[in-house]
Amino acid sequence: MTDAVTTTGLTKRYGRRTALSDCTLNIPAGHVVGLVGPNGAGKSTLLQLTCGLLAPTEGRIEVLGHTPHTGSPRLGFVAQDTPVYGNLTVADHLRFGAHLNPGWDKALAQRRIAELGLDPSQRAGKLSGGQRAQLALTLAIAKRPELLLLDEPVAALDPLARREFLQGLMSYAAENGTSVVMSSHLVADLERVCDYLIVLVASRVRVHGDVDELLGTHHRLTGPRRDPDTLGPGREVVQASHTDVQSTLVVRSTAPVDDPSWTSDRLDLEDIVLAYMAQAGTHGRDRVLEKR
Ligand SMILES: Nc1ncnc2c1ncn2[C@@H]1O[C@H](COP(=O)(O)OP(=O)(O)OP(=O)(O)O)[C@@H](O)[C@H]1O
Repeated sequence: MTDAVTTTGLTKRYGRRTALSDCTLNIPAGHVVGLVGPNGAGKSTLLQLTCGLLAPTEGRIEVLGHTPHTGSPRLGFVAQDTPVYGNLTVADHLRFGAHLNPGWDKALAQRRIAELGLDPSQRAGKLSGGQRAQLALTLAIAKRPELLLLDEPVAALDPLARREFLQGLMSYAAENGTSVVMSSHLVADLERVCDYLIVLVASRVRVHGDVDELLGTHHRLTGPRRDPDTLGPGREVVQASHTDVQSTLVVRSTAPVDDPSWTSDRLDLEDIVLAYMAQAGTHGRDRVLEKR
């Protein structure tokens, strides 16, 4: 199966500011991918390169096997702040979508609007943040894209609206085999819906992979103080902290750590994300710590 997204040395600079640096990734199709990182990490830049809104400064990107271009019917993109046209009604948005997209699924769009309880004659500017997000998602999925790109789709939503939005998204993706890449600061949400994770910090990809694989290979080791380099090959120390007598390490390892002087604990996704962020010496972890 063609990868949803493949990048090689992908770099985007704005003048002297590097927004994305030497990003090499391949995201297999058919996944719901969480893209996480602190403010300014480069998440929106990566999503905009993926949908063809931005061109790379260096490197290559292929999306569904081709160079991405805006307006592709194979891609659905919902930008940050879920932009809708305030003066147009919900029904106007659907007509607009149908006009612009040859593969528009009118029945799907109408069914979703009805299920969401949105009034077709309501102006989009009068909708709540959650309703606007749902309208923007409806416009994106009624294109029937193979890949859906969502830039912080739930940022403005309350916990209940977030849950409904993410449940709707998950069922849609599962029923239609749609690949999804979704940026968010809310790791707890991502843990619930994503099966693939990309951690981006300070313009660089720090880790990416299948969520189950990441959960299975990362451990917190606690034991008598020692040099992390003594752990042996095949064990990458992601984060280390020490007191006078004790060391605590976050380690990525495919082999079990069988030294009985270490206590080994499993980590959740948020622990793993935070360890990579700490490794990168980043600030601005507060929003990633945000819980439901
Ligand atoms: N149009 C632009 N011109 C100049 N610099 C930009 C532009 N867009 C983004 N940047 C810079 O590129 C870097 C990455 O920005 P980006 O918006 O991709 O981050 P992000 O991870 O999406 O952040 P956030 O979580 O705050 O939305 C930041 O340093 C930002 O200031």
